[in-house]
Amino acid sequence: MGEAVVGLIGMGDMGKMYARRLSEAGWRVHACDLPDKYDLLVEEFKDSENVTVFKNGHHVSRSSDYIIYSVEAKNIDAVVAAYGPSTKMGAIVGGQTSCKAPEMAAFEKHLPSDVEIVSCHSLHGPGVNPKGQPLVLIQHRASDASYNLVSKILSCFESKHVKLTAEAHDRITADTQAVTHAAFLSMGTAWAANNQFPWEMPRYVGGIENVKINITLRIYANKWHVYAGLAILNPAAKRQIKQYAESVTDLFKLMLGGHKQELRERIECARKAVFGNADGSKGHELLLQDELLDQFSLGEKPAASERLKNNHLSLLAMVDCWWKLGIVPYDHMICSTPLFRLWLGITEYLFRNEELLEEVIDTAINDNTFRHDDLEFTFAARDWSERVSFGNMDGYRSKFEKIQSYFAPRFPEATRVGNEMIKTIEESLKQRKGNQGN
Ligand SMILES: NC(=O)C1=CN([C@@H]2O[C@H](COP(=O)(O)OP(=O)(O)OC[C@H]3O[C@@H](n4cnc5c(N)ncnc54)[C@H](OP(=O)(O)O)[C@@H]3O)[C@@H](O)[C@H]2O)C=CC1
Ligand SMILES: O=C(O)C(=O)Cc1ccc(O)cc1
Repeated sequence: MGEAVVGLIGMGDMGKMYARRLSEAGWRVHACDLPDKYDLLVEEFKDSENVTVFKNGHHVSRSSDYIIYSVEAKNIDAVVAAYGPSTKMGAIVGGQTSCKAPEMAAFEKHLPSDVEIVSCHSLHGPGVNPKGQPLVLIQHRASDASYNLVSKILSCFESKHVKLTAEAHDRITADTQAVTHAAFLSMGTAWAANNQFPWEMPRYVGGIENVKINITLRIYANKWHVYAGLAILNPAAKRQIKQYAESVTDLFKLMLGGHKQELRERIECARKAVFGNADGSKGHELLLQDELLDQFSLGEKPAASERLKNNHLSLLAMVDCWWKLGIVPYDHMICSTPLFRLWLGITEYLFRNEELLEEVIDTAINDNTFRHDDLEFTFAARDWSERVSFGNMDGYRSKFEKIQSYFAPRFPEATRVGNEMIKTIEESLKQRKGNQGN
C-alpha cells in the first residue's frame, strides 16, 4: 500500500491535529465530521491540498486504507455501527479514544471480518507537540505488515511508540489519567464551592500551587466528554477513583481528630511504598525543581514570610491511594501524559523534602484556617467518585460544565501560562534524561 490513504472520522481537536500533521508529512487524508460541519471543514482545510473533506463516514470508510475514529468515547459504538460496515475490503481500522474496551467491543461487533484492527492513543492533548510524547499502538487483530504500516504512517509525529494490548492500556491509563483528573477536578470543585480564584490568595501562589492551579484550569478548559469517557467507560478506573476519595476522607478525619502520630505513620508507610526507603529517593533525581515551578504563576508570588502553609491533602491522598492499590507510578512513565508527569513531579517534590513534609503534618494538625477548603475538597472527591461509580454521564457533565463556567473567564490566560509551563518543564525533563545518558 505505497499510496495508503488515511481516513479520519471525527474532526474535533484531535482529528484536526492528526489531519494537519499527516497531510504535512505527505499522506493523503480523507476526513469527515458530522454532515452539518462539512462546509466549515471544507473552508478550514481549503489550503491543505492533501486533505479531502467528505460529507460523512461512509465516504471516508470506503475510500481509505487506514481509518481512525476520532470521536467521543461515549459515541464510539454508534459511530462504528454506522460506518464500520462501509469499510473498504482489507483496510485497517483504529480509534483514538482514550479508553479501549468500548472501542474494541465496537470494532469486533460492527467491522467486517476481513478488516484488520490497529488502534492508537496519543498520550497528550491537541495543543502539545507530539514529538517525544508516548503514542500507544495496539495490534488487536492485524498482521505484522499492517501493524508496521500504521507505525510508519504515524511515525511523522515523532512520538515514542509504545505497543500494548487494549487491556494493559486501560489498566495503565486508569492509574495515570483517570485518578489524576479526579484529584484536579476535586480541587476546582472545592475552589468554586468556596467562591475562590486561588491565584488571588497568597496561600495559593508559588511552586506546587502553580502546578495545581494551572492544571486544574487546563482540565476545566477542555471538553467534559474526554474526562467522563476515560473515567466512566474504563473498566479499571472506578476502583482507583474510589480509593482516592477514601484516602482523602481517611486522612481528613485523622487531621480533624488531631491524630498526629497516626497521620505521620500512615504518611510514612505510603512514602516508603511509593518513593522507597530512608531518604525516599529510589535512586533518581527529583523530576521537578522549585525554581522551575515558580516561573509559572497567574498571580504575584508572595514573600516567603507571607506564604501561608498548606497541608496538601490532595497530594498526601494521592500517595496513600497509590500505596493502598500497590501502584508504583514510576512504572508507568513510558506510558504517561504531561499532566501525570507534573502531578507525580509535585507529589515527589513534597514527599522527598523532609522539612516540607514535616511542615505539612504540622499544618494538618495545628492550623485550622483552611479546614473549610479541605472539607469542600473531601466532599468533592467523594462526589466525583460516586458519579463515576454510578456511570452517570449526565451527572458528570452537569457538574463539570457548572464549574467550567465559573473558571471560564480565566481560561485564555491560564491556557497560555499552562502551555508555557508544560513546554518548559518537558524540555527540562528531556534535557536531564539526555544528561543521564538514557
Ligand atoms: N482532547 C484530548 O486531550 C484528547 C482526546 N482523546 C480522545 O480522542 C477522541 C476525540 O477527542 P477530541 O478531538 O478532543 O474531541 P472533540 O469533541 O473535539 O471531537 C470529536 C468530534 O467527533 C465528531 N463526531 C461525533 N459523531 C460523529 C459522527 N457520527 N461522524 C463524524 N464525526 C462525529 C464530534 O462532533 P460533535 O461535537 O458535533 O459531536 C466532534 O467534532 C475522544 O475519544 C478523546 O477521548 C485522545 C487524546 C487526547
Ligand atoms: O494529559 C492529560 O491527562 C490530559 O488531560 C490530556 C489528555 C486527555 C485525554 C487523553 O486521552 C490524553 C491526554
